[in-house]
Amino acid sequence: MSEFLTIGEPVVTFMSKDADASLIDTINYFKLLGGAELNVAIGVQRLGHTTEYVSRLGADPLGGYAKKQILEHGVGTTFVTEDADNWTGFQLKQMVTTGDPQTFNYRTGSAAAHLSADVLDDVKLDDVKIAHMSGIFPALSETSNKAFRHLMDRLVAADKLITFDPNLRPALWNDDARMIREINEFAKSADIILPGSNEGKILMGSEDPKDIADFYLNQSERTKVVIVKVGPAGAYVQTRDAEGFMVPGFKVAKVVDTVGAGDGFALGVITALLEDKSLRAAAMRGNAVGALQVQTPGDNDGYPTPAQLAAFYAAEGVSED
Ligand SMILES: Nc1ncnc2c1ncn2[C@@H]1O[C@H](COP(=O)(O)OP(=O)(O)O)[C@@H](O)[C@H]1O
Ligand SMILES: O=C(O)C(=O)C[C@H](O)[C@H](O)COP(=O)(O)O
Repeated sequence: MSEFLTIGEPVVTFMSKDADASLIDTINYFKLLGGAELNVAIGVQRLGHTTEYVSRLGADPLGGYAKKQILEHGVGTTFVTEDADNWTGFQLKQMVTTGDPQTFNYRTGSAAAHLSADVLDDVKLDDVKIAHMSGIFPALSETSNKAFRHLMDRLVAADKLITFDPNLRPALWNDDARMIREINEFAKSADIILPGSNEGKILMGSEDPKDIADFYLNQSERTKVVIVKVGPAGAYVQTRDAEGFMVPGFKVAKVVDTVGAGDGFALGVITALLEDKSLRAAAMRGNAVGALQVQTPGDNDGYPTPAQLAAFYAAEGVSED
């Protein structure tokens, strides 16, 4: 078993080749593989740690593509099962020259939405040091919602370190009030919460990183750290017993695509903690991976190897500790 565990849906992404064209008019697409939790697993593996990914794929060409890619990235597939009756989810994504791209999901009733709680009892947790949970998987279906809760309960019972990214996807939840209620409830089981400041506005009514951190630290004894992502400005780190602090982001020459930056941030934090680095160093690595990712078109192609991360730090004239 591996140091890192996550559960989620791989999302085959068709990204428009025509910058700023509407998805209605685009006819040429790149085919990429994304999926928030898989992005994190790919990046954790690329930085030299062992990973295991729990998921379910359709027995279709997109499922075959996803499986091939996951194997090529070296992410553990012991718990990636095949579903003969349901297809693999996919997404259309714009290419934009400014701002966030529009995405359109075709994943209702997907294979991953049929991943049920019973298969999770086979997942061995003994060697897991960090489990990463995101708010996307429980939004897929009632079945995935139950499965997510079951894994979360097992992780809490085994006293594993849990990171949680709210990853708000209102289009998947179809019910904003339920999304807010459940995401904040899931956050109570997490040791480390990684919201974006824009998500704070929806989840607890403020974009102020300190308000967001206070909200999550106050709602659960278990939560020890909140790191709020504030886009290009970087991240704000707060623990229960010390003053919060900002860790500034890195300036990039050109933003190509912002998707995958939040997952990049998460994997930077997670790998630094697996290597016993400080919270400041972890947030700095999160910022570095986020900055590298926004400069590439795919959802996880900017995530660095250890050598690429070292080269980035050297070029920036900084070091982690
Ligand atoms: N334009 C950018 N330039 C440099 N770094 C960025 C940029 N956008 C995002 N990042 C980095 O990626 C991290 C996550 O991005 P953000 O957009 O805040 O997350 P999310 O996608 O979850 O909303 C940020 O905290 C920052 O470190
Ligand atoms: O939208 C979904 O459901 C996906 O899983 C596809 C993407 O790969 C992630 O959304 C990227 O997430 P960010 O790193 O927060 O930009």
